[in-house]
Formats: sequence, C-alpha cells, structure tokens
Amino acid sequence: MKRVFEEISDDEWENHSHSFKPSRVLNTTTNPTPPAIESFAYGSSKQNPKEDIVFDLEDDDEDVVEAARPSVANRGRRFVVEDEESDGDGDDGDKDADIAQVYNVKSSDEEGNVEAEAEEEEEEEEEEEEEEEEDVVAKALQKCARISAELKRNLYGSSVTACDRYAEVESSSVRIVTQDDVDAACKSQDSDFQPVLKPYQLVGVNFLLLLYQKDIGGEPTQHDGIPEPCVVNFTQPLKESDIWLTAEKEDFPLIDEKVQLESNNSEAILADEMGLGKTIQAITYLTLLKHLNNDPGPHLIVCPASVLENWERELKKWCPSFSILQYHGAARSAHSKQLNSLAKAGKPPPFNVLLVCYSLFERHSAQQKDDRKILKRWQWSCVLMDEAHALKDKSSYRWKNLMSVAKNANQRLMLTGTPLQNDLHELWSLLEFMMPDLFATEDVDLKKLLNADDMDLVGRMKSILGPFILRRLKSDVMQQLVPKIQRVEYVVMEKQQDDAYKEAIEEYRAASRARIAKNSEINSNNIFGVLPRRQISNYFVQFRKIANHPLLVRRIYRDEDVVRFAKKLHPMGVFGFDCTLDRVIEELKSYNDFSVHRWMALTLPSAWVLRSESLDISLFLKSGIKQQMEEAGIIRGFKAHGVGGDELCVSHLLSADDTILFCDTTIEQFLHIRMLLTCFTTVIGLKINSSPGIKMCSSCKLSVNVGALLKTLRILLREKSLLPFGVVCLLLLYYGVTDTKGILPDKYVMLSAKCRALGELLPSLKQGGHRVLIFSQWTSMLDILEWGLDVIGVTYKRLDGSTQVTERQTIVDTFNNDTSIFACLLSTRAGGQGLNLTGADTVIIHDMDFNPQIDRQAEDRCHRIGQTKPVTIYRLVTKGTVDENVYEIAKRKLVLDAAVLESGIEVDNEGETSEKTMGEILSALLLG
Ligand SMILES: Nc1ncnc2c1ncn2[C@@H]1O[C@H](COP(=O)(O)OP(=O)(O)OP(=O)(O)O)[C@@H](O)[C@H]1O
Repeated sequence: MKRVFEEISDDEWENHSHSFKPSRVLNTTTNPTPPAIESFAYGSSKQNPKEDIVFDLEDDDEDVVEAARPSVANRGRRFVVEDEESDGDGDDGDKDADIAQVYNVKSSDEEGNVEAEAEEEEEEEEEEEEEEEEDVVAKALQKCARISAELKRNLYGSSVTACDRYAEVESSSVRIVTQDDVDAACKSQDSDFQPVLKPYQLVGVNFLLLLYQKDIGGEPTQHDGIPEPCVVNFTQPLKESDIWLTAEKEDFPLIDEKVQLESNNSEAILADEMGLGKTIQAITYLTLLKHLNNDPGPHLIVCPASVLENWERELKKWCPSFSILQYHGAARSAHSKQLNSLAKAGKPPPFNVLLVCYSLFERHSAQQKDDRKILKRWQWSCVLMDEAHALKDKSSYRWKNLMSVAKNANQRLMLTGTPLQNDLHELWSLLEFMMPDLFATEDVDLKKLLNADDMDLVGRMKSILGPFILRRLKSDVMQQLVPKIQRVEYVVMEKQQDDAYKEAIEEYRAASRARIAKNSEINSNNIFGVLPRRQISNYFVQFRKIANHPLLVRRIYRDEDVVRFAKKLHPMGVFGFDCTLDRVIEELKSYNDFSVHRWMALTLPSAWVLRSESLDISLFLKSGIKQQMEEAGIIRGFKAHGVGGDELCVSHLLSADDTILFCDTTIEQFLHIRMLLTCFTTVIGLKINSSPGIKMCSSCKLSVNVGALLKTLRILLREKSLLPFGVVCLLLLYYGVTDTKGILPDKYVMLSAKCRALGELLPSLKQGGHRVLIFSQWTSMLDILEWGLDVIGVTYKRLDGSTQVTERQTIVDTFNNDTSIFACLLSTRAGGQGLNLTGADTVIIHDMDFNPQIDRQAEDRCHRIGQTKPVTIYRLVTKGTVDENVYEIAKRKLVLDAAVLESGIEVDNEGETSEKTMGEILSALLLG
C-alpha cells in the first residue's frame, strides 16, 4: 500500500485539537500475564514459545502468512455462527438469512426480531470492518515476514537457525568493516583524536552497513529479486554494485518523483540501551558511507533541542571531513535565505549534514512551512532520527510533517534507547515511519487491533522485526560498567503539608458527593460517572502537587491578601498598563502560593540575587561601568558580594523617589530593552509564562525617558558584557515598592517533606564528594527547588525547556567540568533525554512519572559510558499520598519490564491509561 505523505493541510491543522496525543498503557493487575510488548526488546530469553514457530517458518511463506494472521479463537459469537453456516453450505447469499434465523430463534416477539435483525446487521457490518482491519495488520506482518526471512538469511548466513537477532550473530562472520576501516575513515590530519569503537559498537556499525547493502522497506515485489547474500569480504570496501541508488545520488539531484517511488530503501532502528554510544555508531556509519561508498550525503539529522550541540560536537570529532550546518535559532535566520535560493535553483546543499530539531516539524508557522519546503527539495541520503520514540504517534503533526520530508530519503535510520512504547500501536507508528510501504494502515484503529496481551501477536512481531532492529543492553556488553544502586526514600509530611492534603481530599470529596446528590442515576462507585474527565485530571494533579510541595497550591495567601497585592502591583503596570485592576486580581488569584510570593519578592527594591553563567562581579566592578552607572544616576548605593563565585547580590538599586521612565521609545531602543529584559529573565531565572521577556515588554509599554540610562545602555552594548545587562534590567523592573510584607520567609521552602529530606541528604552527599542531578516533571517545582538549594547552601545549575538551546550544552559542559558545582536541576522532559551528565554520580527523582521508563531515561544521564563511579538513584515518595500510588504503578510496570526485558518511553503526563489509573485512584480516595 503506497501512501502519499504530504505536509499537513490547513484544514487538517485546524481540526487537530492536540499535536501529540499522549498515550501510555499502564498494565493493571487485572491482567495476570505480563504483557510481552517489551519482548520486542530482542532479549535472548525465549519467553514466548511462538517465537520459535515463527522463526521456523521462514522457508515457507504460506506458513508465515498463517502465522501472521490474527488469532480468531477469541472472536465473538458471530464468527462461530458464520463458521458453522459456511461449513454447512458455503453459500454466502444465504448467510444473512441464516444469521437472522439464529437470532429469531432466540427472540420471543416479532418486534424484537426486527430490532435484533437490525442490530445484527449493524454488528455484522462492524465485524466485517474489524475483520478487514485485522487483515491490514495481518497483511503488513505477512509482507514484513517475507522480507524479514530473506533478510535473516542475508544477515545471519549459516547462523540463521540459531539466531533471532543480529546481536547474537558471531560478529566475525558478518563483518564488513573493521577498526582499521574506522581509523581510515575517521582520521584527521588536524586532530590527535583516536576513534576507537568498542567491539559491540563495531557490530552495530556493521549491522547498519549490512542493512544499507540489503534492500528492505519497499514493496515485497521489489524484494523478490533480492540478490543472494554476498559472501562478504569484510575488509574490502563495498562495491558500487553492492549499493543501490548511488547513481541517483550524484550531485545531489533534486527529487524526481518517479525515481523516488521506484527506489529501494534501507531502514533500521539502532536501539541500544541509553549511553552505549548510538550517536557514535551512527556517525561512524555515515563516515564509512562516505569513505567506502562515496556517499557524502546530504544527511538530515533530527534530534531534541537539548542534544543539538552534542551532535555537532560528536560529528566534528568523529567525522572531521563532513561539513555540518546546524539549522536552528540564529543559525537558521542566517542561512534560510541562502538555502532557499540554492534549493530553488536546484543546486546541491552546502553541507554534508544538516542538524535540525523536532520542533521544526511541529508548528504550522509560515517560517516552519518554508523551512520544510526547503528540506523537501533535496534528496536526502539518510534521514536520521535521534530519540526516535518521539515518533510514536502517527497522527501527530511531528510524525506527518517529518514523514513528508523523510519519505524521499534513501534511508530512514532511527536511534532510540527505548524503542518500544507501552503500546504495540506506538511501536507500529515507528515501524510505519521507517517502512511506510509495509506498515501503512491508513485509518485503521491500531489501538484496537494491537493488543499487548496477545502473546501470539507479540511473538510474531518480535521475530519478524528482529532483523531490522539492533538492541544491546549495558549488562550484555559492558562487563566493567559501574553498578547502579536504586533507593526509594519514603518521606513523611509534617502538619502543614498534611493539612493541605487532607483539606484537598475533603474539598474534592464534597464536590463529588454534591454531584452524586444531584443525579441519582450516577454510578457512585466510579469516579468517571461522577466527575468530568478534566476535573479528574485536575484533582489528581492537585494531589500530586501538594505531595510535592504545599506551596504549589494557594492556601497561605488568602483572597484578601491577593486583592491587597493586586492593588499594589496594578499601578506599576506589572501585568501591563492596559490591564484593569480586576484582571490583575483575577490573574493573581489563579497563582499558587509560591508564584504570589515570587511576584511580591520581585517587586521589592532590595536584595536582588542574580545568577548567571556570565556573571563576573569582578569584571563588573573593574570595567568602570558601575561608576558610569552611578554617575548617570542609574544605580546608587550599589553593593555587591559574591556567593559561591557566581552570585551577585545587589541592594538599594534606587531609592523609591528615583523614577525610571521610558518614553518616546524608538524601535531600536525598544528592541534593546526587550533584549535586556529577556537577558534579565535568563540571568535570574525569572519565569513569567513561557516567554517572559516578550510578555513583559509588549504589555508594559515601557516609555523611555532616562537619557542617561540609554547612554549607559549603549556603552554596555558596546562592551558586550552580559552582567550589566542583568543589572540594568533590574532597574527596569524597579517600581519602588518598599513593603516587604507578604514575602514568605525561607523556612517556607522546607514545608515539604521532600525538601526537608533534601536538606538532610544533599549536605551528606556533598560531604561524601558526590554530585547530584535532580529531576522534576514540573518547572514550578524546579523554581521552588532552586530556592531550597539556596537555603540548603549548595551550588547548582539549571536546565529546562525554557533554557536557550544554545545554552544547554554549555550548562552540561560547565556542570561536568566544574566540580565546584554540586547539583544540576533538570526538567525530566528537556533534561531527561540524550544528555551526557557523567559529572554526577547521584540522581534524585524528585517526582516520579507513572511510567518508570521516563525516569529510567533520566537515570541514565549519568549511568553511561564515561562514568567511573557507582551511581545511586534516589526516588522520593511522600507517604500517605498519591505519590505512593504512582510509585506502586511504576514499580509494577518495572517488574513487568524486567520480566520481558527493556522497553521504551516518551514523556507524556496525561495519557489515556494514566487517566484510567488516575480515575481508579481517585475513586478509592473520594468515593470509597
Ligand atoms: N567508542 C567510544 N569512545 C569514546 N567515547 C565514547 C565511545 N562511544 C561512546 N562514547 C561516549 O559515551 C557517551 C554516551 O554516548 P552516546 O551519547 O552516543 O550514547 P547514546 O546511546 O546515544 O545515549 P542516549 O540513548 O542516552 O542518547 C558519550 O559521551 C560518547 O562520547
């Protein structure tokens, strides 16, 4: 089945409510058999007897077909009736009548019969549809099984009967390249770097090269003529004749649709466990393609923003001959025009590798559409997707838009340490992306068809997919890997937090009861019958927040306080001078205690604490800028003192009488100010919505008057020093508030059991010479944790989704290299994947996810190649809260994972099944 993968249309875009539908299956205890989806992880343990059956079938396609067909044993009654009837006379024409007769016999009155007939017809139609849909799956598996069998013969040669996966194959018998070839391909005259692959990495590179040689992923008919597996002379370079598509690749011709449709593809998933060096294997592979096959690309590498810099760095190191272009942020703006005109003119791209982020495929802006248009004009040799589990949802914009670019590539290569999501249909999404011709299912509801409990199906898929996917575990390949110790710290709430939790239970219980009282037909045992879905999710999140920190809800600041603060903030235009008082009150009322506190603290004139990579107090003091600012009347009574080398405390910036007005702003000045504000917010880590600087500037309508300030600004801009920017930005935010009432004292940060636990744990870890990564799913929690770490008195860095992409690698490097920094705060989403943070040897999962694989990704930021110390993982669980439920579910899932091997993950907080689980927990909590 051929699919046309095109850019999402405007209509389609409009109709989508969510780009990424979260979906995670959390297997509950109702299923006694561990779902074996993770057995796709290609473990050697043969848990499923069917595996062997399928494996033996490769010499007999018909049997493969049979094996690939979904089991009918558990289908509904109609199938039984139909089978019996067809057995009788085999006449399809009589079938409906016969079925009706069957139902008539069961029915007692005529009317009922008519209804039953109608229902039956409907059922029949549905079942037929279902059957057709099942057929789509069966057919896809059947096609894939043929190719798989062929590929196994080619890949495993004589080992075929004994091997289920490439990793098991005696590596010497299927090698194309050796370390010598790698040396020759990766060497550079300008560098002393010795690119030495570990033995299993060499196997990985050979695997990719073998698949490159073989033709997979196209229509089966194209594979009938698969050449006999070559007797590989492993040290010889590949010959032109061994490779397909080399002819079309010359001079990077623009896409010829005809050629593309007929071309063969090579696809693979490299799924080694996190930290085993997938990046390096993939880069070496691309280098070898150039070295041995004269295939210089162009290659497109798509990855999460956090690892963009790392990719560029590793590419430069392992493949110095490649020219690389990072197409993101400032580099994007600098190059888009040039790339566009080259692409339009049919000229080859000026790079071997283009590095882009997934975000380029997620939005519908004109800019991103234009970017994708450019990408579509070139014929890519390899489109490589890092952390490819990002493509688990085939209905997402990301999947569709990326496919519209990748469909024409000669090869789609996926890297993921967690190839399997919790659902088979998510794995299918990956496979369909990799091999759309084989796995396309159009609108079939895969969720319905791909049941993870169907061991038969799981076994078949596992065996069929074996040759396309290579996965090794750390325990398999790295005997010397440092141990990973898991610890769970149960923490106990003290009165204030406990009260907050109990109050929430009472409030939500009362709300639920009120709804039950209103409607007597409600099923009062099931929360889904009582509360709307969104409410269930909201309540659950509130419980989780309180379990993490009571300041994450508003309980301390009463409505009167909020109104009082609003009256203070309103004249300052904190939310924009256009904003009415009522609107400010409304806004503040929606804030949690911590946010209200922070807003009040930010409007105070004293004791601003700045923290930044670029802050250098001595530079500031020496530069003469301070003096200029004082002379210009911009600062007065400036006092600075360093804390931990990179903090600056500025007090008494201005007296309340000094007014800083901005009026008659020119565009240029406005842009400067906006830049400064953005800079300021970065410097002190202030978060106001997602793009703080912009929001503040556009809404504040700052008017400019302070000529001296602007003069100084110009000086500062010339100096290109970030520090004074931060200081000046402080001035911009100065509104003359002197009332410190309402600010929470430091002891409040220790209100949570988890922060108190950190208060004990962190100093002792520091004393023991350990360094720590602290993960939370919520950036608001990270904000509180920053406060907590300040109070505890340890140094730290922070990385989350709001961290500039260009800053992320610097933060990683600084943390890894500067041992005076004790901790790194990370959001699980932005910091949990791809990063190398081996500078730490301890991971604290502050709040766990339902899905333990998300946390495992986070753990492996420091448990990876390069780690020399044993790694300890702490999970914090607040006793007597939903935290315990989340942990129990995650633990159960981990046991299942262990039973069937490793699995994969994507970060999603509100998947369907977690919704179901939330419902179960809340039913017990509120209705029990
Ligand atoms: N052969 C090697 N020689 C030296 N360093 C290596 C080698 N292989 C991997 N590394 C280093 O090991 C670290 C982990 O590698 P990499 O980031 O490629 O792992 P990964 O499998 O992609 O992990 P993840 O799934 O977490 O993204 C990196 O710092 C990398 O430079």
